[in-house]
Formats: sequence, C-alpha cells, structure tokens
Amino acid sequence: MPSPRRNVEGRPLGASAANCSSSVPGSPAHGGGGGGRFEFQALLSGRTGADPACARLRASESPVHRRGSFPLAAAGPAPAPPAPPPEDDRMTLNPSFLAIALRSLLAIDLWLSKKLGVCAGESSSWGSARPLMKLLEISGHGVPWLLGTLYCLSRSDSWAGREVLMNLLFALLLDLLLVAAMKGLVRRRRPAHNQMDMFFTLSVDKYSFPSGHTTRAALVSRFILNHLVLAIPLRVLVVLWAFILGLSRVMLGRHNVTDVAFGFFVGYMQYSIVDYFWLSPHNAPFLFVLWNQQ
Ligand SMILES: CC(C)=CCC/C(C)=C/CC/C(C)=C/COP(=O)(O)O
Repeated sequence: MPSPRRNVEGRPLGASAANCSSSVPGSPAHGGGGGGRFEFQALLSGRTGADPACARLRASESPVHRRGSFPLAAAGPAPAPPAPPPEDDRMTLNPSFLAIALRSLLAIDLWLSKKLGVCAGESSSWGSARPLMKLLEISGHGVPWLLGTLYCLSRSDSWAGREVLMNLLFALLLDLLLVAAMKGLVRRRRPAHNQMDMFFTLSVDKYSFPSGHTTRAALVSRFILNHLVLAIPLRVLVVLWAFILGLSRVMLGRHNVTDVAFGFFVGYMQYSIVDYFWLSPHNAPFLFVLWNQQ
C-alpha cells in the first residue's frame, strides 16, 4: 500500500497543499462533479497562487524549498523561483465570482419581493389595502403628470413659472424615453405574482426593470424640492410620497425590489441631467417664443 505523501517536516500532505487544489470537495478529482461546486472551486483556486495560504503551503512542499531546508544536500545553484503573476492578473476578479454574487443578489431579490408583495391580489394578506396602493399608483403615473404640467403651462402667466414648467415637461418626457429604452434593453419580466391590471400602459410596460413610477417619483420629488419654496412639513411629505410610492410597487407585486432601488437611482440621476441642460429663454428662446404664441 503506497504511503501518504509527506512534506519535509514529515506531515501528511492530505491536510495541506493537496486540499488547496485537486482534492477540494466538488472538484472532478474528488468525485463531487457538481457543475456549481466545481465552479466554486474554480473561484477559490482558478488562478495559480490566488490564495496566499495555499501558495505558501505549495512553496513549503516544493523541491526548491526542500533544498533550502537542507543546504548541504543541495547539488547545485537553486533555480530561480517562478516570477509572480503580473499585477493586472492578480487584481482581476474571477468572473465566476461576479456570477455567483449576481445570482445570490437575484435570489434574495426574488425572495424578498415575493415576501413584500402583500397586496399583489385581493386574497393576499394585505389585499384590502390594494385600492389604496392603486391610488398611489395613479399619483405617480405618467399621464396625470404630463397632462397636469401641460395644463399649468397653459395657465401660467409668469416667465419664471413657465420656465420651471417647461423644464418639468422636458424632465417627464426624458424619463419616459429613458425608462422605455432601459425596459426594452433589459426585458426583465414582471414578477409572476403580479396582476397586469394597470391603467394606460405602453408596450414596454410589460417589462419591469426599472420601475417607471419610481424613476418619476425620484425625479419629480427632487425637481419640486429644488424649484418650489415649500415649508418643511411639505418637503418631508414629498420625500415620503416618493418613498411610499416605490414601496407600493413591490407591495402591489408590480416590481422586484431591485427594479425599485435602481428606479430611485435613475430618477435621481435624471434630475441631474435636467439641471445640467436647464432650458431657459436664453439657451432655448424658440421654445418660449413658440409657447407664447399659443
Ligand atoms: C405622451 C405619452 C407617450 C404618454 C404616455 C404616458 C404613459 C402611458 C406612461 C406609462 C406609465 C406607466 C404605466 C409606467 C409603468 O410604471 P412601472 O412602475 O410599472 O414601471
């Protein structure tokens, strides 16, 4: 019977370096064979020397190291140690690590969204709150916001008011365009527990990423906070409205948590775009002249 391989100190190798490579459970050598586990093992030891502890163990068992331990036994000059991997190589994340992280995030997202979807149907645990959630849904819908802005624009008799409203209209249209583009690109289906009973939707609204109501809520609330002079309680109310509207999208079962979280981010950034390209009678006189002639 072959004796177990030992290192120079006489310790069996099974518990050290061998564990760092082919004997990891789940690897083909171990007989685990599961694709996911093998992928995980590749994650741990995919790059030579990725784990410093394993690299140390391998070094302690290498002939070079043994020669170093018994200098008198060395027959000639020791070969140069292998060059370390280039800096870039060591810094690169193993792509399967990213895949595992994303899959875990997705699993948590689906689990949490299902748990929070308490108003997804009339028979759900909070089904009686569904009408209230749908009222919130209308408060963040694109149609009332667009029609409301157009109406106020038609009634406004000051240049300053018209300028703000013109930019709000630009912001709402930009939001519709960007959200439609992102939904069309990502094509993430709405959660399975959603009832598709939304009023007035566009064709891309069968997709859920990102939440259009949430981008609008974040955009509009940031817009209002920056351009309307409001008392503190009203400012708090505006922020609360945006937050509750986002939460209600998950509670209604319309969206997963990540759709809403990303929606807040997109809406927040959209306001920065609107602010950067702020329309005024100086940089877009044609718009204001056109509106004045109507
Ligand atoms: C001028 C024009 C094309 C107006 C369309 C307004 C409209 C139908 C917006 C869609 C609003 C909507 C249903 C968004 C979906 O929101 P999610 O939060 O469910 O993504």
